[in-house]
Amino acid sequence: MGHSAPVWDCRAATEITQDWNGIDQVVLRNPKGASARISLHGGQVCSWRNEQGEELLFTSSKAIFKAPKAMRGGISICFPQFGSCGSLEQHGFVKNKIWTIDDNPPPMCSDDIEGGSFVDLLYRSSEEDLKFWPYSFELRLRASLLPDGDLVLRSRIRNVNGKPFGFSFAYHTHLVVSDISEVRIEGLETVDFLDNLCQKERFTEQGDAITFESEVDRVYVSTPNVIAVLDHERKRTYVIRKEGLPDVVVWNPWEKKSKAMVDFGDEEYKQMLCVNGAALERPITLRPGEEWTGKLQLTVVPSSFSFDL
Ligand SMILES: O=P(O)(O)OC[C@H]1O[C@H](O)[C@H](O)[C@@H](O)[C@@H]1O
Repeated sequence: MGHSAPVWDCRAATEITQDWNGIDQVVLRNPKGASARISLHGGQVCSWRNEQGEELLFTSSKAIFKAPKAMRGGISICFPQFGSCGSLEQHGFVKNKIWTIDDNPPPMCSDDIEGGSFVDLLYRSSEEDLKFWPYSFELRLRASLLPDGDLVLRSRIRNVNGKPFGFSFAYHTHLVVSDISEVRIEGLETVDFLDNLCQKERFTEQGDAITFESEVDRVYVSTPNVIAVLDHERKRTYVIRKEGLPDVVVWNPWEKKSKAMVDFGDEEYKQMLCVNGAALERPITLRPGEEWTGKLQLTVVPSSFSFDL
């Protein structure tokens, strides 16, 4: 009798659990023990762990896990607005809505299929939404955990409306860092940024790398598609790869702002860094029937690993 190699069953590697509000969460696992957890509340990625079980995404210890508010942490989907640049609620409304699992998503082209275990989520604009944002859309998210532990998020937004609409989009990504003072971001050198702390004034990044010694809230525009966040103390690097997302928001609230945030511990700014792949400076316009795709891939490598930015 021949021996067959064990086959990893991607379907069996996907489990549905519930959070303490009774909202479904999808848990993805890979053969080496890495995992990711995605909530139907906003399509938010609540957890991403490596094969040693270490959490790679920050969640505030004071996060409010109460519907309808998205919790502070993980990766939330900001659409059709990021921040307060528009008439809608901060970061748009889909992060506060209940999405569904999409068992039969429209096919992706073969180049867009990463493999691994994945889930497809869907949010369709509701009658209620149309009252304050009068455009019908379908927002799909495929969250994949690859065999090597990478997390890939691919969003597709389709205009199912009779008229064009414009939007901004961001993956609001909270990374866990050992100590923000020991962290540097590479890949944004010489890139222009809009400084949210100076009325969005435009500057050009002058340093070899971005380091942190006070509050930072910037939108780097038209950036390269690969950026690295180096955590010296923990001797590891997050590599952020993106497609369809020209801009990057870098945010750390530092001490004073942290104290003013009710759902954030006073000292937690030391362990958190937001680096958000985004489309902000030039909003995306979709005509009826058109679709936009944005992709984010997160990898963690040891600091000694060399890669090209
Ligand atoms: O407090 P939130 O609404 O979650 O926003 C948190 C932060 O998000 C982004 O990074 C913005 O650039 C910041 O200006 C904002 O303070």
